[in-house]
Amino acid sequence: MAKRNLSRRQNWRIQKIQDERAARADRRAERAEESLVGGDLGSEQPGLVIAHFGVQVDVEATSGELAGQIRRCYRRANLPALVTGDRVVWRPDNQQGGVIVAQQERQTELCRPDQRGQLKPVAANVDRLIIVFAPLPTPYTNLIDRYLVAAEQADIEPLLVMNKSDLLKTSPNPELLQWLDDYSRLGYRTLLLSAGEGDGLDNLRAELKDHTSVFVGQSGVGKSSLINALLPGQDLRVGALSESTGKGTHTTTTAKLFHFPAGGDLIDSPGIREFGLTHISHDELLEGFIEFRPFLGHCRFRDCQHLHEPGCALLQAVEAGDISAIRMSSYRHILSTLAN
Ligand SMILES: Nc1nc2c(ncn2[C@@H]2O[C@H](COP(=O)(O)OP(=O)(O)OP(=O)(O)O)[C@@H](O)[C@H]2O)c(=O)[nH]1
Ligand SMILES: [Zn+2]
Repeated sequence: MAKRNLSRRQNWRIQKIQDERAARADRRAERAEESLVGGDLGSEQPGLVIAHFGVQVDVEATSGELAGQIRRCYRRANLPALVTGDRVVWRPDNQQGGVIVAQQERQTELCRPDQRGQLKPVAANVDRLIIVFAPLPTPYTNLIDRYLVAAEQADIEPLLVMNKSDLLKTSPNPELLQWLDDYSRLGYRTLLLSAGEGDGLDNLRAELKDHTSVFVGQSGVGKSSLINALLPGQDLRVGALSESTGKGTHTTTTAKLFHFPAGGDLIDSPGIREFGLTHISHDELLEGFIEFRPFLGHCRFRDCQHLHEPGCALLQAVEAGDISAIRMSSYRHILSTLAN
């Protein structure tokens, strides 16, 4: 009890500090705008948030004579917090900065729990989740399915990329290829390629074009290698950017947006690479297994848990071969790990 009170008090204090910091930022944005009245602020124009530093964001001008320029901007007091990938309307000032005056509606949101366990958006308008895996380290079906459920929940189209195809030349693995094929028969896009040897990278470039993507996957599968191959010469040391506040400097990890030379954008940060299942309900989990959808609502019992109940439409579909036993057991495993 005492412990809980303490942590509630701590949470309250953290929240208070954050609120005060946001209020200070709002005042600064207002002052920036006020001190520039009388035409010193340029005209309203569209922009894209490409990095986020607490109270300020870097905005890239997306059209007009400033197109391609990056400006560090404050946001107007009435605007909600912005994240990398947000599309905004902003006005340049005469000192290489600017003020954001409006936020465009988000198409998608990638969310993660913050230190207090509350879901917070970390990137906006991502429309491709690149799920990377490889023959080595050995993939866990379960992990891929978790990513797929998360993608379905966030309404972001997933792409399954099996990297290190070169390893299959020396140690063939028909089972793994069959597995990839099973996913593509479910309707998912899949690619087999090698970041190391450059095989199949053009297919990936074509998939990334016209999309805003994030890369996820377990450690060692080759996400950095792939990103480096696609973004030659970019400094990908994201995170650990310092932000100056009234009380000295504190470090934040920020997501950054990069443009692929062949088209399309990447949003990347260590936190985003860890994107996964957060708080989802039993129903959302079921919906996340796309081949289950036609059978949902057809069980004999309304509250069927699809474990061993008679008249379960999902179990019958497994029997009939319409749902694979592997995906069914993967669903059960994920269900057992969901917080109630
Ligand atoms: N054989 C082979 N090795 C590869 C390939 N791509 C990456 N690797 C190797 O796999 C290892 C891990 O690659 P990384 O790019 O660091 O993997 P990552 O997914 O970014 O790992 P984390 O940073 O830990 O998340 C490195 O030793 C790479 O050289 C490939 O196509 N073929
Ligand atoms: Zn059932």
